[in-house]
Amino acid sequence: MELPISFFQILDHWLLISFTSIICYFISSAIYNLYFSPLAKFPGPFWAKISGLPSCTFRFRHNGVLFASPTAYPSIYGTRANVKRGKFYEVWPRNPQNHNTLSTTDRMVHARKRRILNSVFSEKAVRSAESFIIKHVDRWNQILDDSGSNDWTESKNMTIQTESLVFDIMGDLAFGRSFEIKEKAENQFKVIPHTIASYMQFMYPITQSPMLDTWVWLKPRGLDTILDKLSPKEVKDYYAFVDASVLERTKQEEEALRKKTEENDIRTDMFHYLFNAKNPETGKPAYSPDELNAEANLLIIAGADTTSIALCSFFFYISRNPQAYHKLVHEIRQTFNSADEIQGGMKLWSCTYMRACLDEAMRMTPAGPSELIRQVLPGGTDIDGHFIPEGVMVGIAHWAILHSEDVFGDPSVYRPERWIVDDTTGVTTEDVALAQSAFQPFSMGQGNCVGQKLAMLELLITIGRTLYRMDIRMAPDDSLGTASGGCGGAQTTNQLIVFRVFQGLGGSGLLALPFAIIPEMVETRRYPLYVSFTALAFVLGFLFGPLFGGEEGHKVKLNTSSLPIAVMNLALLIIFIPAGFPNIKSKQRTIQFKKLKEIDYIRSTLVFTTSGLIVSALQEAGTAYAWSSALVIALFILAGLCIPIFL
Ligand code: HEM
Repeated sequence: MELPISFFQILDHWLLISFTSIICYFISSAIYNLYFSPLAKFPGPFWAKISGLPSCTFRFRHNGVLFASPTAYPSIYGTRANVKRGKFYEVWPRNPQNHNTLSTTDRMVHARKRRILNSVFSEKAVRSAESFIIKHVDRWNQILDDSGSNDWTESKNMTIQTESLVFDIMGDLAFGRSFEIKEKAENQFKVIPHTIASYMQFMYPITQSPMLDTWVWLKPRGLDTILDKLSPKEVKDYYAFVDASVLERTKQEEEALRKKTEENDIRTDMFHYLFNAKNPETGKPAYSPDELNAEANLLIIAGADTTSIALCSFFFYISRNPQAYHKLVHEIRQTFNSADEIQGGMKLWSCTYMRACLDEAMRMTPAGPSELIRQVLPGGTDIDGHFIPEGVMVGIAHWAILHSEDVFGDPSVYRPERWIVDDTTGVTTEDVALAQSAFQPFSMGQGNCVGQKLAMLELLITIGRTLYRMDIRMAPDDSLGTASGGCGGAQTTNQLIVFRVFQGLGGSGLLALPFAIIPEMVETRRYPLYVSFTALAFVLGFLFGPLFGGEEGHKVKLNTSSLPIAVMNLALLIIFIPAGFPNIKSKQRTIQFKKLKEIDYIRSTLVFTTSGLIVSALQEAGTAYAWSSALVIALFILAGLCIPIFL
């Protein structure tokens, strides 16, 4: 008698079909992406081509191409480009009510919102913002120069200094209240710039992963609520601060309208212009309370991090290039008679070398180094002679183009002179035109930076006033050690890479050396004891090193403090090295070649590969890439596949 098919047989059957279908799907889509996709002709790494994993070459995912030529700019970002913003932009808003001009992907809706925002950033508004900027820069200068004498102050961490200045300015302009982060006193907002940066770091890999569409779909369906609940306390405090400030400023503006207060007696910050913006079609207020909140928030996100990166990178490069530094200081101190005279106007714009130094810093370390992704619309588009069909993601690889040898010749060198036509330096009009065509820090077309005039004003006033009032220099304790010092003092990316290689060699040598030395130093019977002590030293080092290093990194430069420890170690070694070193005789060192045959090479390779994959996944997850990112998941899957083969 035939037995009825059991539940488990059916389950087996379906599992087999599902599993085979999934495998077939992945293999066929990989073959399609590799050989039949319209993008098949573009070069790019194998995994990027078939899977959508990110990389920096041209075909950076299965449906995306990046360009690194100046001529591609207008076709991608120009006013007439047949593209719209990609899904990338929809990931960022906190909730559906918090959509702003930047996160709007629909072209028509964006154009409408953008017209309003243009009116908010009028000449008059930018002029009004100047007094707020000056107030904060002057106070910042007082805080920086805290030595109380003509001596050099202690070293300052300019990343923290510049971001605190810019956040305070933006808070004052966008919400009517400065965060007061730059002040020495503790306050709960000091962590906000880092929290925003960590949020970006967490979200960015998601925007690059194949789960982007699902993420955007889930956002209004509960994901936003979950993320809101999971937000750290600092983020919640920040939102509460923003909401309260917007509410208070709204009340002040409503009161001023009711009382018909004169414009001279009103606080004319950016919020004032946002609040009073009118919809050109209806003549009514342009923003609802939610939209007002979202747009004010956008100014912080778009205006703070970007400007502080530009400022910080300026101080970094100028302090490492004495020639450029002296030329710049000479220009500033010759053009103005006092620091107070430094404000927006012809005199400030006439400082061509200052502008060149800033542009060069923004080129070397762009605030937005990655692509600003656009999605090709129906009908496709032509970029650099390539037809790109509808739906494909395109963008400029900004860091790559700003470091292109074809355009800049010596892209890793900080050379402000490249931006100024001059017979003595040999820089021609064509050189400058070519460099400028590749340098679009504020992007171009309809979606370019609406705050660029404000940003330039803020940057030039800060640089001008600061360098008029004080001298700056690279922290003197910045380049101790050999390879580490080389890294600290590297003037170009290539130098940095070379010194990093030596640093890495030194580091790995340090790990291997004790185990190689022990057999030389002690008798065989004492190996276990000495190996255990050495291993214990490593364990303690790995455990406490990051704790002390992390704490110390807030206060002092790491490589300063490592020198005394190195000197102490050397002294201990000289004193305690045993007299009979090395302990073993040379005849004992012969290699037994027959032993080599006993090694299981395949399994050894698999062990290295699997542990390499797992370690890479654990290192990248939660830092450069999210746990849920395609890269991390793929590394775990590959490691998982290696284990059965090993067994
Ligand atoms: C050095 C400083 C700055 C740089 C390099 C910069 C760069 C940019 C870039 C490249 C974009 C286009 C983004 C995209 O298409 O995804 C952008 C957009 C934007 N920026 Fe800036 N920005 C800076 C400062 C500012 C400041 C100070 C503000 C305002 C106070 C601001 C407000 C905005 C806004 C509102 C947008 C969105 C425009 C739109 O969607 O139409 N930015 N910025």
